[in-house]
Amino acid sequence: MPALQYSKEKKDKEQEQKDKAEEDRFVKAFAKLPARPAGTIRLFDRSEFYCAYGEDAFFVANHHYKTQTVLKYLGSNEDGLPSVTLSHAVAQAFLRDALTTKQLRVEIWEPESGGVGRGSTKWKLVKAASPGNLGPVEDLLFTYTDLLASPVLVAIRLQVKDNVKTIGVAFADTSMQELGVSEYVDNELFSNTEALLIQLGAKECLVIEQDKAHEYDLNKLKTLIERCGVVITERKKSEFTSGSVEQDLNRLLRGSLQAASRPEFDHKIAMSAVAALISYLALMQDSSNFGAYALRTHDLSMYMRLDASALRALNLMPDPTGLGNSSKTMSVFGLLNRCKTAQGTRLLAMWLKQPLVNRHVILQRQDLVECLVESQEFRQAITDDFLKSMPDFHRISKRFQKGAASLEDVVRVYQAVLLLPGLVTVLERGVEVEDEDGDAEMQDGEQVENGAEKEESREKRWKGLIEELWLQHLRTHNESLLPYQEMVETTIDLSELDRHNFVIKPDFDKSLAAIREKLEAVRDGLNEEHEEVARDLGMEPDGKVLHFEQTTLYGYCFRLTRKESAVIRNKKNYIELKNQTNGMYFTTKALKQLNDEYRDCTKEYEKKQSQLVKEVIQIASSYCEVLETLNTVIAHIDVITSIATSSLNAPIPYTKPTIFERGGGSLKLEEARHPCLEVQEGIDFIANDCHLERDVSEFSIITGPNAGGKSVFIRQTAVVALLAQIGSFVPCSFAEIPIFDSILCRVGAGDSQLKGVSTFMAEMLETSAILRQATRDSLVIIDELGRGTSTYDGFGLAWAISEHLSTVTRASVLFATHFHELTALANQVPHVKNLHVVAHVESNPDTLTGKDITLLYKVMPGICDQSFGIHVAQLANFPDEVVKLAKRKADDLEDFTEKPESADAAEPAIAHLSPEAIAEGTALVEAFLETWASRTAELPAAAADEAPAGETREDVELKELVRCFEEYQSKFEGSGWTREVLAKTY
Ligand SMILES: Nc1ncnc2c1ncn2[C@@H]1O[C@H](COP(=O)(O)OP(=O)(O)OP(=O)(O)O)[C@@H](O)[C@H]1O
Repeated sequence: MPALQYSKEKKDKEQEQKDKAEEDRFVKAFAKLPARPAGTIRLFDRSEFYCAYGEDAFFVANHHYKTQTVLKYLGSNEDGLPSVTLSHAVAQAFLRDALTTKQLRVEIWEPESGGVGRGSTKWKLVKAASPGNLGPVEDLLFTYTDLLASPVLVAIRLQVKDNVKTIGVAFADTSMQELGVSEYVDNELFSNTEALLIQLGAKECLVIEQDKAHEYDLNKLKTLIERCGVVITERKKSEFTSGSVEQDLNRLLRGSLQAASRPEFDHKIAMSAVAALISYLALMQDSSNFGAYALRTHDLSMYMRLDASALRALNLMPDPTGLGNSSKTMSVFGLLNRCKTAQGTRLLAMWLKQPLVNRHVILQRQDLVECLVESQEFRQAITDDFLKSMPDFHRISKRFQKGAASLEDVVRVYQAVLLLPGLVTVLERGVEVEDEDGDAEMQDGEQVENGAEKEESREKRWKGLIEELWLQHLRTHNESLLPYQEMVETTIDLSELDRHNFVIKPDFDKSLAAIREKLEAVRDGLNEEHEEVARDLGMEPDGKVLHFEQTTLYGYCFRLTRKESAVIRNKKNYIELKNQTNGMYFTTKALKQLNDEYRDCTKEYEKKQSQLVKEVIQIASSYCEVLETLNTVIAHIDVITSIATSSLNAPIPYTKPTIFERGGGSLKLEEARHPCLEVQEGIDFIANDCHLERDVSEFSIITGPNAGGKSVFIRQTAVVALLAQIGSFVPCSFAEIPIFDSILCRVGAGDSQLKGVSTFMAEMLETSAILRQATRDSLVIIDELGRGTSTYDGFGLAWAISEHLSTVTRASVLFATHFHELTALANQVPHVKNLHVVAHVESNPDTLTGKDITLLYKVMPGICDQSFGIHVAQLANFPDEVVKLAKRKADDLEDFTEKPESADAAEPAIAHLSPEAIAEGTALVEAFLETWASRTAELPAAAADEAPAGETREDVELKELVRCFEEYQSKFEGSGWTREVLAKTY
């Protein structure tokens, strides 16, 4: 082996060993780091890039790179530490997604000594952020990226006195600089808190723990928060004692009103939650927050209430895990979101979670949507000429306040301000255009037709609304921003914008102009030297052979290709700098001198300029308040335009629903569609009517074959109602809708998020929550209730609930079920009606089941009394043996089961109990099961070994169950859940 090669190999080997030793050191240090809190992703900043290790490395590989080939294994151990690297851009995108979509916490660690070596052993946590607290990473992750979802953090305090549970809630949206409070009494299922978390769109919830006495309630509350998909952060009350909330608020809040004199201060429990929130978000540590926050009270009753189950069943928001169908159109939000601005996108998400109950405001939104639907030109002008160019004023103004803005931000606002007069003109003209083009033009002396009159009043309404909600504000803002416009024009060199240079005008400041003059003289000198050298070398100064360049290392210098570089050899006045593949870099004494001068001058210029930039930004920040309100108007226009565009772009355009006064009218939809399903590829959607008429058919039971379209039908009705209450048009040919105070859902046993309880239990809990909350003005959607348990128990539950809802609550209900016996309720209660989804059945002796079945997805009145499950299994290509077996079993069952003769005969054990007794009983069963679970968990692992011969662990656990039951028996009987009832139900 040649000596040279040998020494290279040796060197490589040594290097490899060194690397491995460094890795080993790191692996050891990594193992000693404190454990990661649950749901946290930890990245390590290695200056040039970021790294994730261990489980985090797998997570990044699987979720971001979607392959494990990116993984490397560190250290000399066989099963090394998995590691993955992320470039700065990739890490930022990953962290943004982790925080805002995947609902994870993130941590960024740095080497303590500032070293970056692979073997760094001391690391420190430099940034930690969570979905509701983006503050620490906001500048790193969101400076140049739109923040499309509001990071809402909620802090909750629970007070229990005389068995009354009072909840004090504080919430903050740091991106909007808004604080809020709410205080209310809640039931044991914490239904109000559930509705509140959904209305606020909470991302993270700070649960403040206090005395042990209420641990049971607090645990229940935590389960509920989890069910709403909100990240929980637990803190002890003792962590938040320092400081006075009043003093803090005096500093944080806008306006001169003393915090203590605000009505929010009356909510004492909520105020202590505010204190915790301020401390957790470290709001007092950033002076740019002072005087920047607003405080409001959130009134739950101002909006329709939605439960967590409704949020999922209606596919309101995109799937946060990104695991399900990620198609944009699979969520109502994705479907409606044609917003052009980030502020519009955020507002749309809020509207969807806060459907209105105030008819006046619903009609206002509807009218505006209608106005935009009617004129394509108007809509397009607003979207293309204005909305597309509107920046996120709110985020920029926040950067102004922080002093973190750049001249580019100042210019972006300026460019948008320039557009305002145009927007005002378009909005003023928009409705006039309709006057000219419309058929409704009125002429003097002519008899005006009824339709024309209506048309005129409609346009008058539009005009009035555009004036009141948009134009008035825009004109005022336009005026207030005129001085801003002037300020920018006098200070910023707008002629440089084409080159994407954001600089201060040199003649704006005398000393800046002087430096600029000097700089230009140096530039002239540089050009002269270029020409001089070209002359000396006998070349053209056109840059073709002799390149005159500016490099980071040498500043201005010349470059000749290698071939040409011979001309400067042995010439004393040329100084060689670097010889590389793309040529020879060289300079001259004079150029060196000029280069130094140029560098000094530029530095001086930049220094002077940066002072002026600071001043400009400071002036710009005095416009923050105007920018904030302008932001609100632009977001409003954007959302209305977005809804109008989506309404029109649907396969069949949506229609304007008639909305009744609160408490009046019935739901009547004709040719209703599911907005998300009808746009999916390969679906030929069948529209259906739905009439939930008061006192006639307000409670509808839907039966029919599996996969026959029952769920879609009931869910689409709820989606239509929700769309109507946010002011949108709806996917129907005709729609009359009452104002619902809530949409409550109980759907599919499979989607229950309740942990540690049986499916039956989960159903009981969710359903008792519905029974408690529903009013006459609620829309209740129940699907597949009782599936998680035996047929008998499930039916019992379904019957009891239906009876209660239809006779006591009198809510509008759609109940999809497989229990045919439930249809008997229509014989007892006049306003209960049966519907069924139609399937076409034809006999076909060639098939295993002897029948051919075609699902028609059409909803018709009456009962469907055939079970099609097996046929559907066949349609879904189940193996022949399975279909045959199923058929045989079903036939056996048919012979065996006697159909109930009357509804009474079918009544289950708990049907006669009141909803309160059902709720009490279910709570008891839950407590009983919990006790049993905790006792069995405490049983020694080797219980089976210690158990008497022949007894398995299961036997031991069962014995424990009987013991627990005996303890609970008297309580059960007190609540009406006799042994007989329990035995029948479980
Ligand atoms: N109106 C419709 N038009 C076209 N296709 C439909 C319609 N309704 C439902 N479908 C299709 O049928 C599928 C099953 O519908 P759905 O889940 O509503 O059935 P289901 O009766 O609730 O079934 P199961 O009883 O098994 O829960 C849907 O995913 C959709 O593809």
